[in-house]
Amino acid sequence: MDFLAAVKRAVELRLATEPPPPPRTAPLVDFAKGLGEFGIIAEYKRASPRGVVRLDLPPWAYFAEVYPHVSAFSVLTEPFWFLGDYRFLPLAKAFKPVLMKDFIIDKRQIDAAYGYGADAVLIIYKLVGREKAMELAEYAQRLGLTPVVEVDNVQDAKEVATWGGRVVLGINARDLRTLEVSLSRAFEVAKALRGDVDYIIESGISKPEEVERACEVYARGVLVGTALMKNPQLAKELAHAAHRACKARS
Ligand SMILES: O=P(O)(O)OC[C@@H](O)[C@@H](O)c1c[nH]c2ccccc12
Repeated sequence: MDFLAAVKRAVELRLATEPPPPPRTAPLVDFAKGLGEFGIIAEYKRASPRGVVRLDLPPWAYFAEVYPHVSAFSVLTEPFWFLGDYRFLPLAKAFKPVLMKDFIIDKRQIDAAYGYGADAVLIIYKLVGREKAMELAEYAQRLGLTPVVEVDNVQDAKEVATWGGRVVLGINARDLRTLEVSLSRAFEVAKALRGDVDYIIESGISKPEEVERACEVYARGVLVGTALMKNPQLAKELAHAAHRACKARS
């Protein structure tokens, strides 16, 4: 069974046992607007299917150290492969707008994102397919959340780009089936969109020049997980690179 099929089955079992989310108390912000001209999105990711990323960095320590240099946080809530937790969402939200990263197949997970205070939710096109992705994206927008619809190829990106609304595309440099990373492929997908819609580049980013390249292909931001988990101080350097490169583009 491939990873996406395994995680989909795991989510179905999770949903059967998860308690209902708390009523929302956090203010709701426009996630895309919060990125500004170009934003760094720092991800709190303790593990992945490839293994442990970092377990000795509490979420509040990460968010407190990184928030001055980033526009938003992405928080993994998938509890098995990523050691995520819904309870990390309000901790991130105390500092910046928050994207909930999970394998969303059901509206109840979007209700959970809303209740725990997220401003955006990840919808993985390859996991749920076109119809379900559109249905989940519309539901998220009805709650005032921004759907970040994740694609990893030009064909799917061009399809999602026709949807309109407050959709942000997440161009993933990591193929979630093989887990291999290709930033050059992600930049090719971005170039095919030419800045006509809002998109961010995700995965495999660790260097200032990769942030500068994302600016050059008219992304609204980059999402960085592993590199910032291992070295939160990198956030300042990436933010400076973004400011330099994106100032040049406007
Ligand atoms: O750790 P990286 O290479 O910086 O990648 C971060 C993020 O893009 C990655 O965790 C991710 C992208 N799409 C996802 C979907 C589900 C879980 C995780 C992800």
